[in-house]
Amino acid sequence: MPSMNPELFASWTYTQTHVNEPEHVAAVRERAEDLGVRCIDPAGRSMLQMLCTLRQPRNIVEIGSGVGVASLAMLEVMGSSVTLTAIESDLEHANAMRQGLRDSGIPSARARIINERAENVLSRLADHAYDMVLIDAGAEQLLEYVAEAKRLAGTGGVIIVNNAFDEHRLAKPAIRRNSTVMTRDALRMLREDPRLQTHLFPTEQGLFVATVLPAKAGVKR
Ligand SMILES: C[S@@+](CC[C@H](N)C(=O)[O-])C[C@H]1O[C@@H](n2cnc3c(N)ncnc32)[C@H](O)[C@@H]1O
Repeated sequence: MPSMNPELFASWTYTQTHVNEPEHVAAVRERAEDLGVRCIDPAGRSMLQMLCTLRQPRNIVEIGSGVGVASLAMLEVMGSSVTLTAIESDLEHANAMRQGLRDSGIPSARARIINERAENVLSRLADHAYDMVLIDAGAEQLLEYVAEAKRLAGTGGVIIVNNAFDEHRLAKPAIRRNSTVMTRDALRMLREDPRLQTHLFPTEQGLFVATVLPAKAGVKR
C-alpha cells in the first residue's frame, strides 16, 4: 500500500482542485452554506456526472438531497427522460432545492422531492426499479439505506455512498465512534457482496461506488 508521500499528496490535491465547476453551482453551494448543509465536493460532483454519462440512468433515487448540488449535477447531464426521486427530511433544505431547480430551468416533473425521513419512504419504492441510488444522508441509518439501495437497484444499477471517508475518520482503525463503525460496516456490506463490483474513489469526502453485476457474470474478480 503506498504511503502518503508529499508527491502523492500534491497529485491528490491537484485532482481535487483541477475540477472546474460552472458558475451557477457556486450560488447553490452558497445557499447550502447559509443553511449549514454539507454538499458533495467538486471532485465527487464531477465523478457523479461522469457516472451518469456512462450509465445513462432513467430513474435515480437520492437519499438526503440537501439543497440539491448533487441532484442538479445529475439532472444537468441527463436528457429529459431521467426522473429523480429526491428524499430530504428537512423542509428548508427541500425548499432551497426546489428554488435551485427553478433557477436552473429544470422542469419540476423531472424531480420528485419527498420531504420525509428516508426510513419512512424507501420501503414504498419498487424493487429493482432504479438505475442509480445516491446515499448522502449521514451515517446514522446507513446500513438500512445500503440494504434498501441493494433492493432498489436493478442489474447494471449503480449504488453510490458519498462521505465514505466519514470526515476522514474511516482509515483510522482506533476510531470507534458510531458514524465511523456504521460507515465501515455499510461499505463492507457492499464490498463483500459477490453480486456487486465496488470501488472507493478518493474524492475529498470519499465516493464509494458499487455496480450490480449481471446474474450470469458469476463471482466478481
Ligand atoms: C450531506 S447533506 C446532502 C447533500 C447533497 N447530497 C448534496 O450533495 O447536495 C445531508 C442531507 O440529508 C438530510 N437528511 C438527514 N437525515 C435524513 C433522513 N433520515 N432522511 C432524509 N434526509 C435526511 C439532511 O437534512 C441533509 O440535507
